[in-house]
Amino acid sequence: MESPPSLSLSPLSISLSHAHKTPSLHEEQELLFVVDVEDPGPDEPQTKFRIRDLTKKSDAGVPILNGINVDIPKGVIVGIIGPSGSGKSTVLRALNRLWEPPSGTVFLDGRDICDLDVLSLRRKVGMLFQLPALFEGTVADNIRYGPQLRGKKLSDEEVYKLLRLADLDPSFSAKSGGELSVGQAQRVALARTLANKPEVLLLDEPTSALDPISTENIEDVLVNLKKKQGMTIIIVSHSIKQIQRIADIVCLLVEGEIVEVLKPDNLSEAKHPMAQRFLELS
Ligand SMILES: Nc1ncnc2c1ncn2[C@@H]1O[C@H](COP(=O)(O)OP(=O)(O)OP(=O)(O)O)[C@@H](O)[C@H]1O
Repeated sequence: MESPPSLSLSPLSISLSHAHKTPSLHEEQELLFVVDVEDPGPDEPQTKFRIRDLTKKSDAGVPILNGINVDIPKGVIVGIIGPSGSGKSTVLRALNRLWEPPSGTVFLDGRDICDLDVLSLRRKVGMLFQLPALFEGTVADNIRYGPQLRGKKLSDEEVYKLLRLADLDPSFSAKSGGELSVGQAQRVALARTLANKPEVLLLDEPTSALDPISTENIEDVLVNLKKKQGMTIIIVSHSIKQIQRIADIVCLLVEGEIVEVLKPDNLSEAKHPMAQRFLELS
């Protein structure tokens, strides 16, 4: 088996050192919450996800993923790009067990995700989709929902902090979902996901329905989550420009295979012919 693409890049050490050091009082005010990640220690690998031989076929036997092998480091933004139907969403959905791999393994912090309780996995690995689906009730009700399932009631102040983290004014907490624009609702969905203190965010085209200003707001929030919280973020996007703006690493998927792993400034170095063509036309 070929060794998987290595994704060790310098931004990793920068964001990790920020995420794991003890914050000063000033930084504590800046860090609206601290992600419950175990300090990896000097000898621990800094890999968040290790994906090995991940394959999937449709019910009719058509290959969807043809053996995905990749290591995703902690505390970076990874962009997944590729032609329509190449399997981007399918890879993303494997990482919090929205489907179970018939063959292949996904390790999170060294543990097979199939050995983890699925609800705690999904708390650690939050996901946002293209269109936000808010529950009935107020924005605050939405944000409180996840912690409430575990018997924790968030205070008003905690709700406000999460709203600020998602770049929304605290006054939004009393609004109902129907009063919000899609961009605002997407940020509420993000705050709701963050209420579970995830270590990883999976984002499936989270800004494709948003205007450029809302898109920029979400991108800023994501970059801050990486820098200030040390969060690992994996984003599928059809916008190469977006990926170049925010990602540290780009995985290029073609026909169910990762054919290139590149830094965002080096996409022109892609060698795979279909990857080159895709990038030329994008
Ligand atoms: N449950 C399923 N059953 C059958 N085929 C599926 C299933 N899920 C996905 N597929 C097929 O797998 C392929 C990959 O789908 P996927 O949504 O992962 O691609 P994608 O790269 O995210 O596409 P897009 O950019 O258009 O969103 C597509 O051909 C799709 O039709």
